[in-house]
Amino acid sequence: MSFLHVQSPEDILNAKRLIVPGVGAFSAMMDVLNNNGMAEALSTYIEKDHPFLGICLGLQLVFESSEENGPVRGLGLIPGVVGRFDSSNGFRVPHIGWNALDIKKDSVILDDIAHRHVYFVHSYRAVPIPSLFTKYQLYP
Ligand SMILES: NC(=O)CC[C@H](N)C(=O)O
Repeated sequence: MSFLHVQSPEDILNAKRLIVPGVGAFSAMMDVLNNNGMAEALSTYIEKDHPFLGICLGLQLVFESSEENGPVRGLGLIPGVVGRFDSSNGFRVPHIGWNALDIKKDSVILDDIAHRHVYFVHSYRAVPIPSLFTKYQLYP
């Protein structure tokens, strides 16, 4: 399997599968994606039901908005917002380090990591409104 680092909206539209990784700030990411036409290309690509794997910030972007330096509008493909973790309960924010997953729904992409810990670096998380979406699946 060969991988291409996308450079243009056309690369996104021509992709057979797309992985959008994380790390970064939501508003800076959306500025770049809106200015270079990639936001529109991503929406078109995802709405055609092409395979899409968003990791952290790469997943956050499909929601309506993020509270990070905002509110800032996302692609709005999945109802819900990206909100900051509540630190008042004693949890440290940002959440940095290895932690277990609480898998709500089995998926082949999680088969190899289901019982291992994975590494997190984030202060925000997507809060979907499940009753309002049926089309896309979120994991875990
Ligand atoms: N790892 C990331 O992609 C972090 C995204 C975002 N800045 C957050 O803190 O949630």
